[in-house]
Amino acid sequence: MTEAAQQERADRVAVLVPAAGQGSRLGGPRKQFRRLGGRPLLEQTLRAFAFHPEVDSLVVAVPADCVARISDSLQAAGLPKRWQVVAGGRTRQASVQAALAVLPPEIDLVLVHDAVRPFILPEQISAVIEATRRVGAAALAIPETDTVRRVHDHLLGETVPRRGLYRMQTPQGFRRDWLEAAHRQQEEAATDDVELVQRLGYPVACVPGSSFNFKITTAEDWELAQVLWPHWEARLCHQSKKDT
Ligand SMILES: Nc1ccn([C@@H]2O[C@H](COP(=O)(O)OP(=O)(O)OP(=O)(O)O)[C@@H](O)[C@H]2O)c(=O)n1
Ligand SMILES: C[C@](O)(CO)[C@H](O)COP(=O)(O)O
Repeated sequence: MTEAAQQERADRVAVLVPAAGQGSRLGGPRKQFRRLGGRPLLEQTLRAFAFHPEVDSLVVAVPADCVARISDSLQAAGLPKRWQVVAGGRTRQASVQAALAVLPPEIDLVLVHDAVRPFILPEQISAVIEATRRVGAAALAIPETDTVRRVHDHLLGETVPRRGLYRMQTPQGFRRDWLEAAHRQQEEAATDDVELVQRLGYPVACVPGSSFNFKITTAEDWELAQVLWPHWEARLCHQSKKDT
């Protein structure tokens, strides 16, 4: 984006990164602080957003006992945007809410992105921002490609028709006032922010995601991430050379 276009842009974008989970399905040390390609996973994910020209600031929610340490390490990392670190909550939803509570006043659009999805491309971030500006809310998703079936007592049960089924990813983008209103109504927990916003009746645009943008959840995901990272860095490097 040119400097002139940036100045013309009326709205300011912040990214909230929930990073306060325990990583219990993966086990071992908390996954968001393990090293991937020479840096902590959290930092790799933050860099994708911090170096994006349309992102103005970042808020990261980490476990309460890590706030000071992570603040120091992000300071040392020299991220080029304004950032804040806050204590997260017991659930992902509570962590997003904690980050939302300290959002700078000038912010109009908010992206929420899992700390454990490092394979995110700049053009996907741009696409979510663009659709959020247009519709008010938007999220990456990919169509389900496997046959989906319920399992009862270790036996395969009924097939769930997969036509029209999509797997939700992040970033998920929202007008700030929609996301704040959604987090004020707290009756039932939700596994993502889209669901909270949909409960208020707001539309959410579907933006094509990618299989690369998987959430590192299990030991297999971690192994896959280690294998993929060198290829990913080379791809980003090649792309940025082409763009300059
Ligand atoms: N109380 C929580 C729980 C999760 N997260 C964050 O939400 C994202 C997606 O969560 P998930 O992959 O489920 O991470 P964990 O909760 O750490 O994993 P697990 O459920 O296996 O413990 C992660 O970046 C995680 O750190 C968070 O900020 N606060
Ligand atoms: C937000 C999310 O990544 C969209 O797929 C997902 O719902 C997070 O789920 P988790 O159980 O907190 O990992």
